[in-house]
Amino acid sequence: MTISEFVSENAVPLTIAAAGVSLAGVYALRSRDGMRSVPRATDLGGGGGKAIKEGEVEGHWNAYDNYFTQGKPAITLPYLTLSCKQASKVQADGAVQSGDKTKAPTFVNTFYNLVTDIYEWGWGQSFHFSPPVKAKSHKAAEEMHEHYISDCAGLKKGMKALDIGCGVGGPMRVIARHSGANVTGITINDYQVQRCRSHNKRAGLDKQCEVVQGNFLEMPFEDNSFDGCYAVEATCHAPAIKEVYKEAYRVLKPGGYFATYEWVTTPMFDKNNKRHVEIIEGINHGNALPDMRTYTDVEEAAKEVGFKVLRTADLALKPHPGYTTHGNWYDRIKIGKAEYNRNDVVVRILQFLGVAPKGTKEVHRMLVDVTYDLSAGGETGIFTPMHLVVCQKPLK
Ligand SMILES: C=C(CC[C@@H](C)[C@H]1CC[C@H]2C3=CC[C@H]4[C@H](C)[C@@H](O)CC[C@]4(C)[C@H]3CC[C@]12C)C(C)C
Ligand SMILES: C[S@@+](CC[C@H](N)C(=O)[O-])C[C@H]1O[C@@H](n2cnc3c(N)ncnc32)[C@H](O)[C@@H]1O
Repeated sequence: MTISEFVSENAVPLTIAAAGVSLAGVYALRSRDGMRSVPRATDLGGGGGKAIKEGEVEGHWNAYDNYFTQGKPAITLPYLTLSCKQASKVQADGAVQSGDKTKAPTFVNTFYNLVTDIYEWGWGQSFHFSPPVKAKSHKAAEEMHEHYISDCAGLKKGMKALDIGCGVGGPMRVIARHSGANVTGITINDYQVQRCRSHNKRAGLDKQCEVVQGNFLEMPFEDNSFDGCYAVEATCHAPAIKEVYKEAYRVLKPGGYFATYEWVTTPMFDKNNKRHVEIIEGINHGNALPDMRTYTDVEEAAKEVGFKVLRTADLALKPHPGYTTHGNWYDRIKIGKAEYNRNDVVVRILQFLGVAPKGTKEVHRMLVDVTYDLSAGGETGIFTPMHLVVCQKPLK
């Protein structure tokens, strides 16, 4: 029998085998830096050991959780006064003043050490919400939302753009392709820098996109060095919004635009309504927010640092000022409930088998729980993750 006869007689099994091999190849695909394109369920918890050493995930989880639960004796790493790099060398023996907002960037950094892989595994490379668009996939609607902020920041080919709180670079890469601008991202989290660089290289965008590890409250950039700045659901982590807006103003060139999607309470929020307060506190706890500000707080802060506020809009509301949206930003997490509960079983089994480090199931449970607070915040109309503020730095 010739090869061609064998192939033609076994076309179906050979095709299945080829598909299996290629799938396995893709699944196992690691780039030269050893990073997977998508974390596997067996990699979850502390960045697969790259962000937090396996034996210390539980200590970091306790320290994070105790930041919010007042009054409990916090048996935690004293890392809130140390950088996370230093903290990985100390044992869990310190006590931490919970709610100490001056330590926010550190506890936020720990939050992302704990959740970044789970976010990528179960959501994708863009760590934000988007308004759904009729007959468009989540990804397509997400990219329209990212294109929109790029256009609000006036980004064009050849410009230098800053992505404030860039995560693993989901928006950065979409905006670089859409605008043609050269994008620099900054994130407090070292593990996200590694993930972002790996994604940029894999996407062939490592010449157009770069990322630095740093604190957006004291950015390592010269005054007047960017043509445009944007922030996608990131400045909400700042203990004081004015501090990060002051930095955005400083590094932006005169005449440049700063556009940001903010997490805020809306005019529907009533601080005397116990249920409203409960929902917002749950959102803060499950998303590492030192506090939740109002939509007027962010607009006033922008003016106070010197920006001219050109326009603001809650993009969760209809009509959307840029394109026709359909449904609500929280539909995706409502539809995902069954999937997240299945994921929770997987994570519990992996932790029971010792494959996922102790503490991973608690982190994942926190994320399952916070979807209820986020959905409630959206359904009651008291919270929006996409309050758009578009500002300009005056020419002088
Ligand atoms: C802007 C912020 C993050 C916004 C969203 C990207 C994330 C908020 C809640 C996250 C998630 C909740 C449930 C998780 C699920 C249990 C798990 O199995 C898979 C990942 C989740 C879907 C996860 C994904 C990201 C969020 C939607 C904040 C932090 C300022
Ligand atoms: C919800 S993620 C959004 C990431 C990205 N904008 C996106 O949409 O995918 C928030 C980001 O803000 C970053 N961040 C939070 N506090 C920070 C700080 N003080 N300095 C720099 N980055 C910070 C986090 O590390 C994270 O990357």
